[in-house]
Amino acid sequence: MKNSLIVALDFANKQEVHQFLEPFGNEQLFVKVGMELFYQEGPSIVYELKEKNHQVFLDLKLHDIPNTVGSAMRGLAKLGVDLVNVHAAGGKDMMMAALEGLEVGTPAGFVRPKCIAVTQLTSTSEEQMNREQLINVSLEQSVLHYASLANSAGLDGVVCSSHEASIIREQVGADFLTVTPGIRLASDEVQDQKRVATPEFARGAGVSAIVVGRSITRAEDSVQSYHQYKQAWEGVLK
Ligand SMILES: O=c1ccn([C@@H]2O[C@H](COP(=O)(O)O)[C@@H](O)[C@H]2O)c(=O)[nH]1
Repeated sequence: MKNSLIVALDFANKQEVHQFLEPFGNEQLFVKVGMELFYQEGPSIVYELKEKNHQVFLDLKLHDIPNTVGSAMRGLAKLGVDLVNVHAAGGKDMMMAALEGLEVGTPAGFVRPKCIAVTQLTSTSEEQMNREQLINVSLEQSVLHYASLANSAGLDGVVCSSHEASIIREQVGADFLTVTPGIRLASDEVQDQKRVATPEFARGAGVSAIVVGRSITRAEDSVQSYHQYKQAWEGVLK
């Protein structure tokens, strides 16, 4: 999980996924299945990806009452995914229920999927958070608060932007995962993201895993773009 580059498979159906993955040949990727794809294809797309030995982050961002989230997680644990998530705004009881559901649902002999909580979406700015959510602290404080709450619920980490990763590592712990979308090369379009960073910045901040979507999946040459991101992400290690 640590040092991974996760590719967001934000596609409308399986056929588009196959078309995207075909040029990668036998290369094993860490991929993210989000709402767009899962709501169309359901568990079968996860089984297919796992069959091809890809690691899978099932990004459904669960946010409901504890009983509902716990029961849903019990089912998701059976899919054999590596990583799932919830919204930290659902509260500590909900996050604890999510974890318990995963523990109960994971088949004997299998590893429980890691569970992380979304803090503030990377498409949210501080001004927007203050105005729309009526959270009148800095964005960093809000993210750190949610990270501490997720940690106290026993979760494995959070989704945040690369800009909050180092303070989370310092204050919550170095083993607590920070998974960061909003990753762009300096030359890329930012699109709807607000808190963006380059792969090099993410690595310098001690991020555990970066998530890259459209810059790779919509590139003219996706394999080349993937390797460009991977090199930028891993290059700083050398
Ligand atoms: O705070 C969040 C949480 C999840 N995401 C997801 O990550 C990818 C990012 O895709 P890009 O095309 O690289 O912007 C996408 O699937 C989001 O649903 C996020 O961006 N921010």
